[in-house]
Amino acid sequence: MERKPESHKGENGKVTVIGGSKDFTGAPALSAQAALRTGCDLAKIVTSEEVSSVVASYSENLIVREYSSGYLGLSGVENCIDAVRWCDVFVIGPGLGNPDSEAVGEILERTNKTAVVDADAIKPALEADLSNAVLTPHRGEAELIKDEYGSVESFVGENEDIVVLVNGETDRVYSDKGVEKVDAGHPGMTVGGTGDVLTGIVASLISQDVSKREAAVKAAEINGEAGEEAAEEYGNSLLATDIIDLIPSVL
Ligand SMILES: NC(=O)C1=CN([C@@H]2O[C@H](COP(=O)(O)OP(=O)(O)OC[C@H]3O[C@@H](n4cnc5c(N)ncnc54)[C@H](O)[C@@H]3O)[C@@H](O)[C@H]2O)[C@@H](O)CC1
Ligand SMILES: Nc1ncnc2c1ncn2[C@@H]1O[C@H](COP(=O)(O)OP(=O)(O)O)[C@@H](O)[C@H]1O
Ligand SMILES: [Mg+2]
Repeated sequence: MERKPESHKGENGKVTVIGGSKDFTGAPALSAQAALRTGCDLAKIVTSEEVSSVVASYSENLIVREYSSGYLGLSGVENCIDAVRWCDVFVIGPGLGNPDSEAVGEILERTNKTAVVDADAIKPALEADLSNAVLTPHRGEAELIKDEYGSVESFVGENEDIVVLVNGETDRVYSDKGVEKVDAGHPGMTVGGTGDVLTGIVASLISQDVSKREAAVKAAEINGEAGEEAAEEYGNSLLATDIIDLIPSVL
């Protein structure tokens, strides 16, 4: 990915991650760090007041703001929308725990930036008027889509505005162009956090002007290949953070 010449802060992409809660502090930082390692300029995390210092303490590279105290609810929507206005593309879901469905829906409906929807935001997103989004469910979360729409294909249909990356042993990207398979990866990637990393890679690529469908395919490849490299050294002891560290060598 060639960087743009002569850029000011943020021209190579700004990613916002709306995630984290008192239940999960790692997930949003895994997503944001993966986004930075994939080459965007700035990553801003919006998380619960209770854990914002914990999340900020993981790295100087992170910009951390707060949505509200407790889980994400209607009182946190405005702060999230401010952070979405700031960015080129946003991730919503990793580590949110038990977010208010209406709040997630309002953030998705009131913003026009591309959303990468994962984890605890997937169910609320299916109840919202969703557009301009990449959903990154693992096989279990994809069951929610099948329950509502019969299949992922019928959920995506002809809608060129929605892409679904169902990830697991084999990743499949569903878009209006059909289904594309990505075989990279390693069983060690069942460790927690590898899906949070995936969301950061997808968002970072989109923030650098890669299309939603292409970003989903490339991210599955990058995440999988970095996982394979990590497994060469750690086997089934690999960690999601090892994958982040290996993104540059895969790129
Ligand atoms: N270090 C960290 O902070 C980590 C945080 N994580 C967070 O943990 C939370 C849960 O993530 P998990 O990957 O464990 O997700 P789960 O496996 O808990 O699934 C999430 C939701 O998807 C639905 N679901 C799952 N399997 C299903 C099935 N077979 N049929 C129907 N519905 C199903 C359920 O509603 C479930 O609550 C997320 O917010 C995630 O970001 C994890 O990614 C692990 C690492
Ligand atoms: N057996 C496997 N082989 C290869 N890749 C896998 C395997 N299991 C999971 N993955 C990858 O790991 C990630 C799992 O995502 P997810 O279950 O959401 O993790 P988490 O929510 O804990 O971050 C996906 O990127 C998927 O492609
Ligand atoms: Mg996940």
